[in-house]
Formats: sequence, C-alpha cells, structure tokens
Amino acid sequence: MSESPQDALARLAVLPTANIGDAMDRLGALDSRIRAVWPGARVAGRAFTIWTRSGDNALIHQALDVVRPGDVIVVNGGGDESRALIGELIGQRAKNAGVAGFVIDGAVRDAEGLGEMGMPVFARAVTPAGPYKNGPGHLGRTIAVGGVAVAPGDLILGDADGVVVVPLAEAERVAQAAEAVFANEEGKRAAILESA
Ligand SMILES: O=C([O-])CC(=O)C(=O)O
Ligand SMILES: [Mg+2]
Repeated sequence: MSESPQDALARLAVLPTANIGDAMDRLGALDSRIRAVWPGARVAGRAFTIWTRSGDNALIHQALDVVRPGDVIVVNGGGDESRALIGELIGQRAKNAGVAGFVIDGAVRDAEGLGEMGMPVFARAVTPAGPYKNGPGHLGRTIAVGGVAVAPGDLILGDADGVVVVPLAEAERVAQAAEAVFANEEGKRAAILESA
C-alpha cells in the first residue's frame, strides 16, 4: 500500500538534508546562500508559495490569513538582500497559525526574536532595513527559490546545511532512497570510527 505524503514528510524530517539531496541525484538543494538565520533551526513541511516584488511583503501579510498548520512559507523575493521581508511580528503571527517555518529568497530581520520563539527561518541575508507593503505579487504559484522550482505542496526540508525541495510526486521514493543513503553512511561512519 502506498503511503501518504505526510508519512513521507515524517520520514524525511529526521534525515540530514545532505542525504535527501544525494537521494535526488544531488539535485534539489537551494543556493547555499540561503541559510538558517539562527543556529539549530530545522524545518520540515509543505510549501506555501509566494512570489513578491523585491523588498515588499504585502503578499506575505495576505498569506497569513490563508496558511494552514504545517505549511512552510516559501518566498521568491527576487533574491533582494536590501530589505527584510519578515521579522518577529510576522514570525509570531505565523507561529499562531501553525506555520512550520519560512524559506525566503531575500532578506529578513529580528533574527534573535525569531530564534527565541523557535520559528525556523532560512534566508539569503539579514538586515535591519524594513520592507514596503504595496505589492504586487502572487500566492500559490510555482515559483523559483534559490535556483530551484517550488510548487505549492512540495516538501521543504532545512537544517544547518541549508534547504532541499522534494517534489510532492516523488516524496515516497525520495524518502526510501534517502533512508538508504543514511544507512549506507552509518555503516561507513562506523567503519571509519573503528579504524581510528
Ligand atoms: O516590518 C515588517 O513587516 C517585518 C518585521 O520586522 C516584522 O514582521 O517584525
Ligand atoms: Mg520587526
């Protein structure tokens, strides 16, 4: 019997992003500049996609009214590093809505507050400079983020190494392949430690 994407997500959530990337022919990892903005952040969830104008977060505010628990808000902010698209206030609203985290091809601010509330955020830059709030933009389209296409509902996994995207239709196969990569590396790790 085939399992649900939610089961595949739970299996992927406990694996390193490096193993998941290797299980997808080493493709599907975002640009390495998109990193956790506080130490120890990890995220696993379904993509809620937003395409916004550089430096403008009007569409992120709109999204907060329609996101569902377990969503990861994924934003194509044009790679712009000059203005923060979210901070601790949006982070707290997202937390209240059950959002699992943010992946932003752009900048954020209030990194310390986001860490204190335990909201995982991965972004290209951190800056105190605030966003404009005029739009335009789109919700729920397939978007480009860190050089990778992300469709609504794709699985998003992030850890200290960065972020990988698992297309929803491939979730079960990738979970199985990534578990095999992990088991293989565990064997190698044990052999290396034994030979020390
Ligand atoms: O001003 C904004 O929209 C971003 C921000 O700092 C916050 O959400 O705390
Ligand atoms: Mg703020």
